[in-house]
Amino acid sequence: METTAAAVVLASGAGTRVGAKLNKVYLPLAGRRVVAWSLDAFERVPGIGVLVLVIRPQDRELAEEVTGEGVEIVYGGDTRQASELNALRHLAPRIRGGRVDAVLLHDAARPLVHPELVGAVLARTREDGGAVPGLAADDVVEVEAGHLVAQVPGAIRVQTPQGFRAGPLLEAYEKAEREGFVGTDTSSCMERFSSLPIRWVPGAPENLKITYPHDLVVAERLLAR
Ligand SMILES: C[C@](O)(CO)[C@H](O)COP(=O)(O)O
Repeated sequence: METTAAAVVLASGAGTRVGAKLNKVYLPLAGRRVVAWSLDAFERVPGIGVLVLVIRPQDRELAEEVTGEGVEIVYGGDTRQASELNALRHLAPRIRGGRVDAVLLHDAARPLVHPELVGAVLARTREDGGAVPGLAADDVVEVEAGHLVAQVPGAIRVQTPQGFRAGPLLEAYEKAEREGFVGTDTSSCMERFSSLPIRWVPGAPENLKITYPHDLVVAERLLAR
């Protein structure tokens, strides 16, 4: 039996801050749709044998336009946490059967992720249990009642893909659902519901998340290089 890693690309948010009528992950970017760039990065990592795209039902046609044969489509839920859980339940038979040993969860809206970063997160996940890419944020300062009070040493700006050993990840998400927890990202749930160590992997400055219109302009320029 061959064991592989799975990647889950999250595309089920509304993405309203970008101000487009279309879900931002299907907007055109340097000749393709945003999400196509993210999927392509994972397809180029040999250790990733399963690729899941989490979508909104109303985006099905668009999703099918950007996915090839190998991409498995799953419907998301009302929150990021619920969408992640749907994807993990979809993978559950393969996780419990030992065919999927690690899962990497990624924002579809981070189209500039590089296969090398995916590979680094996967390697660290397999070695330590959990891995999150991030950029050192040495300009972060705590503010209280409008006053700067202290620098925040050691802070990082968290990115995706975030990787975890598959069994503990599924277990943590099932537990979180029973307790009604809704996290902001995968690591926030794992910090609370799992004892896996979560290691920092240096992220990439260009691995930006498309949130506002200007992010599209920057991403287009970077991809054109
Ligand atoms: C996980 C994340 O990319 C970390 O920067 C970010 O929190 C995702 O935010 P979203 O609003 O769920 O897209």
